[in-house]
Amino acid sequence: MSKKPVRVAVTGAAGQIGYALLFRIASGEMLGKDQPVILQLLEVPVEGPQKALKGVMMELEDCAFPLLVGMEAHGDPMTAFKDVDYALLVGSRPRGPGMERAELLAINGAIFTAQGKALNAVASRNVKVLVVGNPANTNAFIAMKAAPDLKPGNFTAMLRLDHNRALSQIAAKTGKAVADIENLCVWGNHSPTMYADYRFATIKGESVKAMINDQEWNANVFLPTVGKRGAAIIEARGLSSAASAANAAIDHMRDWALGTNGKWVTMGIPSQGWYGIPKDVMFGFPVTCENGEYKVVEGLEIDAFSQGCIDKTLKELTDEQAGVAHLI
Ligand SMILES: NC(=O)C1=CN([C@@H]2O[C@H](COP(=O)(O)OP(=O)(O)OC[C@H]3O[C@@H](n4cnc5c(N)ncnc54)[C@H](O)[C@@H]3O)[C@@H](O)[C@H]2O)C=CC1
Ligand SMILES: O=C([O-])CC(=O)C(=O)O
Repeated sequence: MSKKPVRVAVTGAAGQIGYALLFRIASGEMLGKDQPVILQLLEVPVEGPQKALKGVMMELEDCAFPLLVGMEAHGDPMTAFKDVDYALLVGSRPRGPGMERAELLAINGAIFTAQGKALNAVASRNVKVLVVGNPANTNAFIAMKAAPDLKPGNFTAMLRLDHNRALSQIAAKTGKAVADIENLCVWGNHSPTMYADYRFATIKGESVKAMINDQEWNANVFLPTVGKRGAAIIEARGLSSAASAANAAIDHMRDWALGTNGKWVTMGIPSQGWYGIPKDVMFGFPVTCENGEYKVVEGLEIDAFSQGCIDKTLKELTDEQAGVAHLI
């Protein structure tokens, strides 16, 4: 018997990430090749973006995806989020050359108050929310706080792009396959302060740290490369990363919904005090997923270098949080 369709909201659906994301959701790459989906697409209620959204929907139609059993265009989150099981909050301004992500807070923060309230009012009580729009952690924090009737743990921020970037850098450094790298994680904020941590990583059972054995490379090459990759892409493309961001969103939601088989991934989630991170701070942690739930990998040793990195990214996040206190 075929599965009951699930409702998936995507905001910013006519934007560049939206264009790289929707076709993959509709083809079953996010929720499985046996899971029918209804897309509930939100764009600003302005003629240009709404017209562009119609064009994207025409293309989705033209793909004749068997799993795409419904599709709606919206200009209001109160209708877009009605009964949704999954919400991918992408819609917001991207940064341009020379901007820091934190500069987006003033522009984008308010979007997430309104969308958190709408999710609170009309979404499924089990909705799984992924915030992609930057600054993703703090926007997810704002949305979570605006939705007091939903479980805080169902609001997440995207750190998966940083995680995937770190995997590729390690594969290149060691000359090994991405697929063989286990137990990597990224702590903290989706920003240059994030701390990609390969101390526990293994490749076919061998320690990656021992294989690389180069703390100078870790501190001065690896971490800045991963942390500043977004800016490097903006510099090269003139536009912020889109296909890789959409790919990371698919990975994040797929793993949350369908499980990781014990494999570690990184998710930005509201802390429950793990590793000394204050409650509710939306922080990147190593997790495994099973039965639609994530579970933090606990008990990892934090050495002095790692603690310094974690403290720095935490400080940035608590400063950002303080900066949006008026929106909470
Ligand atoms: N967390 C992450 O790893 C990453 C996050 N991003 C962020 O994702 C966001 C979107 O990036 P792009 O798709 O490249 O931008 P874009 O400008 O191409 O598209 C954004 C779309 O969102 C729409 N939008 C704006 N406000 C909205 C609202 N209140 N409701 C619904 N739609 C709204 C715009 O009309 C536009 O069509 C940016 O904030 C960007 O910085 C980008 C890459 C990675
Ligand atoms: O850097 C940006 O503004 C876009 C982004 O979040 C990324 O590529 O990591």
